[in-house]
Order: sequence, then structure tokens, then C-alpha cells
Amino acid sequence: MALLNVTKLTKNFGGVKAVTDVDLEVEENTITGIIGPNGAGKTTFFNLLTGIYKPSSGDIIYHINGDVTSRMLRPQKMTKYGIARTFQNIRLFKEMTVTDNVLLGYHCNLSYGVFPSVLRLPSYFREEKKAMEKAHELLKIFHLYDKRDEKAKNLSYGDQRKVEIARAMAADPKILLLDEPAAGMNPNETKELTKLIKWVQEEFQLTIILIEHDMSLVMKLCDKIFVFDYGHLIAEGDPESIQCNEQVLKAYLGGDYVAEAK
Ligand SMILES: Nc1ncnc2c1ncn2[C@@H]1O[C@H](COP(=O)(O)OP(=O)(O)OP(=O)(O)O)[C@@H](O)[C@H]1O
Repeated sequence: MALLNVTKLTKNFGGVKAVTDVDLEVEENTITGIIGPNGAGKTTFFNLLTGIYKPSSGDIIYHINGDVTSRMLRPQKMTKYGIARTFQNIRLFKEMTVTDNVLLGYHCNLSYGVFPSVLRLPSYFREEKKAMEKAHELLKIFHLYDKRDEKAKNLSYGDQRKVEIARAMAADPKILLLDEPAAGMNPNETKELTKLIKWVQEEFQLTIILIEHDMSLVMKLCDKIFVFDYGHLIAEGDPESIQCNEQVLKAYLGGDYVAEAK
């Protein structure tokens, strides 16, 4: 079943055509890769999917507990719809602990109101206890439990990326959007992250869409890959077919390389 349908999606910034006429569909419980050279429109596409940008034209429809359409998308509402994301530039609260950063992800879905929290009613303590248990559970999954009391700024770049994913997971999403999850990681960290992403996808029955430049991660993880170039979707398919797609090789390596390789 398709969880996301994108139709004729276009975003222009003045004269810059960042995303043009993109049509795509994402199936439930799959991992989808969005790849393409620098400036191809991948981040703009994610920003459209998460309500940061409004489309110039076209439609986005998520099928999660009823339809969520482009007109309803707002960054602050995404977790309520069951959609969480991470960012290309890590956006943690660096002076806060690892646990508190993850708790923030959980807090956007807490059910108690202002009064129980101000008056410190039992429902407030119940929810807070649940939140802490969940945060610790996630930190164990991401092998960060030992670092739970560290300030986020003291963690390695790779660990900070994992905290960001754990925080996104704390919102209990159905769809998880990861913007360059392996950026800045060394090959061992990338290998570990690849396994972790696969594991959480299966364990939590998630639909994951990720932008990534690290092809080892993309080819190992993704069920389907969409390739962007100059804002256009130029290819889609499974990892094997994408790896030998001429248009894709041309976009990445230039026309001369493809001609020479023949
Ligand atoms: N807010 C903006 N205003 C004007 N132009 C923009 C804006 N955001 C993106 N662009 C332009 O849109 C095009 C697509 O950029 P985008 O960042 O989406 O590409 P990308 O594929 O994510 O690149 P990278 O892999 O380098 O992150 C580029 O030409 C970029 O300069």
C-alpha cells in the first residue's frame, strides 16, 4: 500500500527551479533512497514533504490515519501526523544532555495538558516516567545509554547523528525522513548505522525515506531508489538497476565517462 503519493510537485525560488514536476510513490514498510548530485533538489524535496516549503504547484498526500495533504503540512504539526525527520545540519540542543534531547522528541506527543504540569498532578508524573523509560529504551537501541548524561556537544559527530535519529523516533513516527544520516561518519560508524536503520525499520514497522551520498549505505539498505538531477526525477528502481542506469551514471560522472566506459 502506498503511504505517500507525490504528484507533479514543483518548487521554484524566483528563477531557480529546485524541484520540477516530480511524481513518485512510497510503499508502506519500505526504505526509500533519494540520491542525486549536489544541488539536485533533494533537501528542497524533503522540505516540501515536511511543510517547511509550500509547493509552487503539485500535490503531496500521506495516507496515515486518513489523508494528510500538502495544504495541511506545517513543520510543527508533522509529528502529530506521524512523520518525523532529521536534518542535514545536526539540530541538537548542544548544552542539554543526550537524554533531554531525546525526551524533547517524546514531549511533542504527550497527552497531559498545561494544568497537570503546572500543578504537578499524578498524570504529569506518570507521563514523565513513561517518557524517561522510552528515552532510555531508545538510547539502548542506539548504543548511547552509557552517554545518556553527557551534554550533546561532547559526543562525536557520529553519535550526535544517532541522538538526532533517536529523538525523531521518540515521537513514535510512522514515517521517518533522514537527511544524510551518515554524513561525517567514518566507514565503521556508517556500517553500524546501516544495520541500526534496518533493525529499527523492521522492529518498529517504519517507512523510511532517506537522502544519502554514501552509496554503500544506500545500496545495502534501500528497497527503492529515486534519483534527482537538476530538480527532475531522472530514474527510479531497485539498487541493482540504479547502479547500471546510464542516465544516473551520466548525472554523477558526466557524459564523457559513460561514453569512454562503453
Ligand atoms: N531557499 C532557497 N532559495 C533559493 N534557492 C534555493 C533555496 N534552497 C535551495 N535552492 C536552490 O535549489 C537547488 C536545489 O538545492 P537543494 O539544496 O535542494 O539540493 P540538494 O540536492 O539537497 O543538494 P546537496 O546534496 O548539496 O544538499 C539549488 O540550485 C539551490 O541553490
